[in-house]
Amino acid sequence: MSANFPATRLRRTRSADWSRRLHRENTLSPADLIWPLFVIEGEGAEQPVASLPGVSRWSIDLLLERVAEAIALGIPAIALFPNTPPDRRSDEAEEAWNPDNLICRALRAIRERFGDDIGVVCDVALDPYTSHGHDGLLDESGYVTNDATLDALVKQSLNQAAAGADVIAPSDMMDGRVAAIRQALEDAGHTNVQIMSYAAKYASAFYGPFRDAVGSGDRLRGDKRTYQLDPANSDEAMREIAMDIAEGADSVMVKPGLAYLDIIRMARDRFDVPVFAYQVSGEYALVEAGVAAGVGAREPLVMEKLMAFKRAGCAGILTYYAPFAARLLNG
Ligand SMILES: NCc1[nH]cc(CCC(=O)O)c1CC(=O)O
Ligand SMILES: [Mg+2]
Repeated sequence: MSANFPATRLRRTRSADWSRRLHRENTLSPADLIWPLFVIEGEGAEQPVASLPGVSRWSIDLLLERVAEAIALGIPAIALFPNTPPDRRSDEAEEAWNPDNLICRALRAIRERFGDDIGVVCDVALDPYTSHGHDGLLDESGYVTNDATLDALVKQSLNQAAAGADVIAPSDMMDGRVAAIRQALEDAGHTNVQIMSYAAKYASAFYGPFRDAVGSGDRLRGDKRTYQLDPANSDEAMREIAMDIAEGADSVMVKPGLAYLDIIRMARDRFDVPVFAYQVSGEYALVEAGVAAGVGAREPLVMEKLMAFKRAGCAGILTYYAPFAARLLNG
């Protein structure tokens, strides 16, 4: 028995709801959430993603309704991902810098209707545009080349910034891309376009449903282990984050989320930079599978996980549960 007992009873402050609220160390609000949304060609089109129950791809006109919903719920930002038509995918990913690609048209439509009432985060990586499903360009041996890919990522970033992206989010894990993109944005006068770097992005088994959603899964040759982090490593993740901060990242991301809470906490303890987590598609799908299997109710399962990200030190969370959670938080 502790020498302080019974003077110290930790259950005392837990004994009533008012007191639990008063002593709560972390809070969750709609302003902590970023909602990832998938865009498709067409009009009036909603395509459910089979491996992500409850998540759909939307044509731009219906995407605008989701954006209106996000604004009404107090969600500050969305993240856009395209499902590029197959005939627009190529080995060199040229569609990524086409000023009329799906993402650019979506950006202009959002800007036109909503001004800056919402932040738009745009992923930078080539996988929605390559015929081979990799985030970068391949050399003759099939290796994802770093430096040639940087040029492509810069073109993609400038294209999105010109169409109205607020935040460029490089998710490709090439070395040196934050510096290259920052320099190009400055040179082009996009001084207030932020970079949210997927700094610690792991070669994870939890991305499967996302690859279905953007249509890169069936195309993917091999895996992404020559550029994404080894799940066994944490010191290396700190080097990645330090490098991206030095190169000009405004904020950094850890991805996936729940299995990497230690990485979030390490990053918060070491660096004075906003850290975001991506609760990825596989994490979402596993909760849905659990709910369907009777493991528990969706609401407490989801809210406990989201709070865990705040407790670990996150400034915010990218999650497919953003509208669900915001609705609950708004009461
Ligand atoms: N660069 C692509 C990208 N951007 C976000 C995700 C995953 C998001 C999710 O699983 O929800 C991926 C997948 C990948 O790297 O293969
Ligand atoms: Mg890096």
